[in-house]
Amino acid sequence: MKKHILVVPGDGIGAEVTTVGKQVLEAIARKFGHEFTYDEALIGHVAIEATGSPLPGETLTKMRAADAILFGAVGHPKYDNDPTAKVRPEQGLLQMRKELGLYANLRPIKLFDELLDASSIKPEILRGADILFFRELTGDVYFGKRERLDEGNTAYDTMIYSKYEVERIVRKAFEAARTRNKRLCSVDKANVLESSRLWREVVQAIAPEYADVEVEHQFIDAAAMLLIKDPKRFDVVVTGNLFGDILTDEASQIAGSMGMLASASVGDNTGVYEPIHGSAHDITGKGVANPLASVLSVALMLDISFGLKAEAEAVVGAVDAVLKAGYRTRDIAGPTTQPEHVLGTDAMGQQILQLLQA
Ligand SMILES: NC(=O)C1=CN([C@@H]2O[C@H](COP(=O)(O)OP(=O)(O)OC[C@H]3O[C@@H](n4cnc5c(N)ncnc54)[C@H](O)[C@@H]3O)[C@@H](O)[C@H]2O)C=CC1
Ligand SMILES: CC(C)CC(=O)C(=O)O
Ligand SMILES: [Mg+2]
Repeated sequence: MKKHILVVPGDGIGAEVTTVGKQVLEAIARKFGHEFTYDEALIGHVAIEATGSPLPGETLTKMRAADAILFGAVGHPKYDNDPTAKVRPEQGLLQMRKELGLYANLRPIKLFDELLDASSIKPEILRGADILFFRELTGDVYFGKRERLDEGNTAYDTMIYSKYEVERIVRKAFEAARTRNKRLCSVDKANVLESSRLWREVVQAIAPEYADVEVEHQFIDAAAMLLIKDPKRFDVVVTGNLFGDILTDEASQIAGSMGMLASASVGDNTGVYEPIHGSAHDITGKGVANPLASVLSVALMLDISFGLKAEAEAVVGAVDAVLKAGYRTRDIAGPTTQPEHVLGTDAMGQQILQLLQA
């Protein structure tokens, strides 16, 4: 199969982890006889430095021409610590999602059994946890009107959803629930927010079309608690942009680390495959970032954008085998990990590549 892949490393550890992700794509192409071509483009802080824009026109053009995009992360402390900055790396990410129509962000939360000791949650609560989040990605408070008033002393952001935006993500979640355990949990704050009341109304209106799927509604505050108390009660979860952003960072503790969670951002056209984590300034350049979220994002790309199931399984199998062999990056090392098995980013990548080359 011939495919053209755009690699967009972005900022911080984005470059470190997408380097490994691209090596995995190259190994899969060799192993299975595919012809993958690659290009690279700028986004975020590095793009602002080079062009003045967090999403240069050239990057967008290359994104539209690609069959799939491997994305790293954006963000830089310079902007995090300057609330008055007018141009910000994160604007590039949000604009990319809007421009490419990436309204559905799929975030699988799957615990590899070998990582039971990497989490501070009790193993009996964690074992068998397997959740698929559908986070809406092009609406909500991230895209609503925001403004400063009162000479800068008052500020507001608008949480806004239209019916069609809720319908399309909710339908995707119902379809996925049908292929899994036929359970869907919709998360909102309908006891307070009007946009959440619309959300719940839409879920209730669509539910009869999927009578084989059991639907429950949870408020965001209770859902955040239940996720840690009893993660196995969830199967497919659908929620808005802000609630999904926060709940899935929380859910990373079910999988062991932010460095383990991959995602697929899909919509009408191309797909963007990205770890859920950010640019992680605290560990940038130290060579310790966990590349497995990027590697597992490659597996999602192979499966969802290219329909290459066996290739995707080979990647997930390699991750599983490396963990079974006891290798860990620092963030997922547990009390039983042997010190010589704690690897840096590149060394962990090499372990995966060796298995894919075998
Ligand atoms: N998709 C994106 O590009 C995102 C960008 N950001 C941006 O990233 C910057 C840093 O934000 P934070 O709140 O610190 O979130 P973060 O996700 O970058 O890091 C949170 C914590 O998780 C750890 N971590 C993250 N990825 C890891 C990995 N692969 N291996 C090992 N440890 C890992 C970090 O070291 C840090 O302690 C900010 O500028 C923020 O705006 C934040 C989230 C997502
Ligand atoms: C800039 C943010 C919206 C990025 C983020 O936290 C995410 O997509 O998970
Ligand atoms: Mg986030």
